Amino acid sequence: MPPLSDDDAASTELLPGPVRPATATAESFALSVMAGPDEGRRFTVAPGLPSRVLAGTSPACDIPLTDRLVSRRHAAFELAGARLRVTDLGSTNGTFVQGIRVGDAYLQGSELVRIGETVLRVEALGLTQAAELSPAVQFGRLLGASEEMRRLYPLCERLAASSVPVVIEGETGTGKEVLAEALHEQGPRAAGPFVVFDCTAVPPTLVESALFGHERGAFTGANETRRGVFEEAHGGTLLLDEIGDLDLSLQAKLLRAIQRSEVQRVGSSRWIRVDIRVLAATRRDLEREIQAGRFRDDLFFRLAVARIELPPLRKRRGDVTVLAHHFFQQLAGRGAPFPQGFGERLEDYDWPGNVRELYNAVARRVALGEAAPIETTRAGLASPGAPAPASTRGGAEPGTSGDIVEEILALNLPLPRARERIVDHFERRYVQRVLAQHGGNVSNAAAASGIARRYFQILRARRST
Ligand SMILES: Nc1ncnc2c1ncn2[C@@H]1O[C@H](COP(=O)(O)OP(=O)(O)OP(=O)(O)O)[C@@H](O)[C@H]1O
Repeated sequence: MPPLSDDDAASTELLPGPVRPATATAESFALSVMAGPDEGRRFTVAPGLPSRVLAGTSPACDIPLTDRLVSRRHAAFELAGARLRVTDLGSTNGTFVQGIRVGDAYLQGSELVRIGETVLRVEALGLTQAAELSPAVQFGRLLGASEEMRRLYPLCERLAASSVPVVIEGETGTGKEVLAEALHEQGPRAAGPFVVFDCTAVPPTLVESALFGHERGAFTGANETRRGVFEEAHGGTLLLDEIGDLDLSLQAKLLRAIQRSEVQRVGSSRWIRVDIRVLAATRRDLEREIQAGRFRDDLFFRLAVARIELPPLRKRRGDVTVLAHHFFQQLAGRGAPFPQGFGERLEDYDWPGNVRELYNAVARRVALGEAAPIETTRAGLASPGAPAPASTRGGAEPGTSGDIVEEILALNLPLPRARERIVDHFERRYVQRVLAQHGGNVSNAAAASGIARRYFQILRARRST
């Protein structure tokens, strides 16, 4: 999509409904160590950031433990409505709730959680004042009037003013890049360059030279000296997108470059000084990547001085309508009447592809008018004015229908639309199968499919709709 202009993003008059007052309350919990080497210590999980509180033996954990049977990053605790969610982070010795080993579990208070020899008693503390809630409905070009987003804005403002590295986490299409750009533009480096490097976009063998540059003749094909993205971002901000996909061997070099604020071009022994702010974005859970040995924890500490987790669109109450209005005005022209009932239909969908998918849905509506299909709940695909087929987007699931081709033919769609549905259906089946064959490993599945991981992820996101 075209980038949003400040002018567009600032169109708050388009936002339907009043903005709620800047206060909110939420449940908080205490975790008291009842047994183990840290007995007697007590920690609180209260509303606010970070959204996840980690327990483990790494000094970087919010609940640092000295129990040798506890993994470096053992378990995460996060507030989930009125409950506390505990998630095992792939620990060696497991996480137990009331004696039962769990992958993740929702707690209400009064439970005992055991990790290693450490026993934590969970206690609900009742409602407390939640994190500061901004009255703003956007941060730079990042739009959102939901409580979930407005809770982030004060932190974003503080981080924009500083130069600390930030890790931005969130599902695909949640706006990680938009946020990174906003942090740059609202900060003291705004006059400098904003450079985005996507760690999945170049073959692993070329990543080092893309990051740090190379000298002429450094390798076959290096016909001229080139600067890397570190040098290009000098005086500004470098966003390392999909950092979780960076090869382990390069992570050490990246860490060194960030620590020293110097880079060495491939084929050169000279160090070049760079003055950059580093931001990193990831769709992956870096804690799990560290636990699995795929991501260096020293690099993580260096990058995650601050962390912002962008919530998925399905958790941002009211934002679908807000964003849909914004995109509609942007695409159809200011003053174009927003179609009746369109917002409600859009709200009734999970948006696995998040804001990017919503934008596409609005763009289809603007281009095709009433004839545009829109996403609905998982129960089925509704096309305004047309009967819905018996299954999800792209056609029926195997086993729930007869011949998919016959079913789509029966809809009497124009050829391009019918073809699109068949292809959608096929791609979903294909992705399911290849993922299963590779034990859910997306990188391997993408490689086996002969397509870029990024594209595979897009197909995968569609698969779950
Ligand atoms: N809050 C938002 N306000 C306005 N536009 C948004 C917002 N979030 C996302 N977008 C738009 O949605 C699209 C996807 O955003 P972006 O590329 O920042 O997502 P991402 O999280 O970095 O995705 P990926 O992980 O796939 O790279 C962009 O076109 C962006 O302009």
